[in-house]
Amino acid sequence: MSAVLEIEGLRKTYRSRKRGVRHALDGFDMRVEAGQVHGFLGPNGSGKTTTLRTLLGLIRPNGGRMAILGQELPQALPAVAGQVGAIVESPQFFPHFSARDTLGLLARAGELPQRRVDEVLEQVGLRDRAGERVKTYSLGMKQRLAVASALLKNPKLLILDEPANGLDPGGIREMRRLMRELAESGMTVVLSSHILGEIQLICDSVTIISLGRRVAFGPVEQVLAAHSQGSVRVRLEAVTDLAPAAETLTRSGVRVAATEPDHLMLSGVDKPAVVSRLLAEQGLYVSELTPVAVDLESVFLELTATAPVPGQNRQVDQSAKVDQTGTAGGWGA
Ligand SMILES: Nc1ncnc2c1ncn2[C@@H]1O[C@H](COP(=O)(O)OP(=O)(O)OP(=O)(O)O)[C@@H](O)[C@H]1O
Repeated sequence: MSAVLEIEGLRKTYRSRKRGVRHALDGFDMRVEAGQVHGFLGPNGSGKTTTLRTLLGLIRPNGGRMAILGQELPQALPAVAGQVGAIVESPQFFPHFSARDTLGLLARAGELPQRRVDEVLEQVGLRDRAGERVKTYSLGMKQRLAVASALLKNPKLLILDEPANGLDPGGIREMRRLMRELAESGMTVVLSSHILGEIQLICDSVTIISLGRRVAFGPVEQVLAAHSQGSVRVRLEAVTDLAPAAETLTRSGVRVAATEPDHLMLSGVDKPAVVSRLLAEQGLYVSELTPVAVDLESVFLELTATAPVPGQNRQVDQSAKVDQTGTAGGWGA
């Protein structure tokens, strides 16, 4: 498979007198193969927008390399720009224009055939409201218009930041169908989203970023399989024993991936019997110990160390540094 998008060792450092030096991207890698729907995931402040803005030539990186369709950026940006459609920050539209006028204007500016306007209106489901003014549109309808504007030039690579934002469940399902259709027609789609269940349903592959570094990548099933191994759910006879149990296990080197109200999720457990022994030694008795298949949300929370902890309000950018051993480099590819 050929890569449509390649990023290697990308670095971006912000410096300010007040906040000092901040490594928004700290040697970040990403690779997206042709014809894939690829999920780009990371917690708030992890570097997603910085990556996408750097790719589009809006931010100058401090190091690393990037290529789109085999052409090195930023030098080749003018040559590849016509083949990349992107919505990275919510675009502003003239409120008194209709969707059809807006897209017509964009098509003329981009020297694209006017027939594309009706084609993309149909694709994003705005056909019947295309003549109404944008200011009368809901958030979800504006989101559809944004996607339509990115589709106008029939790009080879489509980059969408939070495309499901503001969409109702039906709209999310339609967006999912549209992404699949686009990929089937040969387009490569990169989606950043916080709706992890959606990403798991739509995407062929994912990249997870945390603190400016890639912490996982590869086909969705492979990322899930790598993390399902050794994932165990533990219930205790008394719910009040969960917190001391989490503490005991962590002290003994067992990874507690999440503390839920009525159970613990552990990862990397080779011998479940060790868990019950460790707990019993402390007078904590297990009522259930079950191997489980994890979902993308659990993997995300574990790798980015952003799972909620009872009694704590986790602060943005202060997530624990992710253990790089065994995770850096990722799986699959
Ligand atoms: N212009 C800037 N000056 C200083 N720091 C910045 C600037 N832009 C971004 N940052 C910092 O870089 C880090 C990465 O930000 P970025 O916007 O790329 O995150 P993100 O993953 O897109 O987050 P979100 O999911 O909240 O949109 C954050 O710590 C942010 O505060």
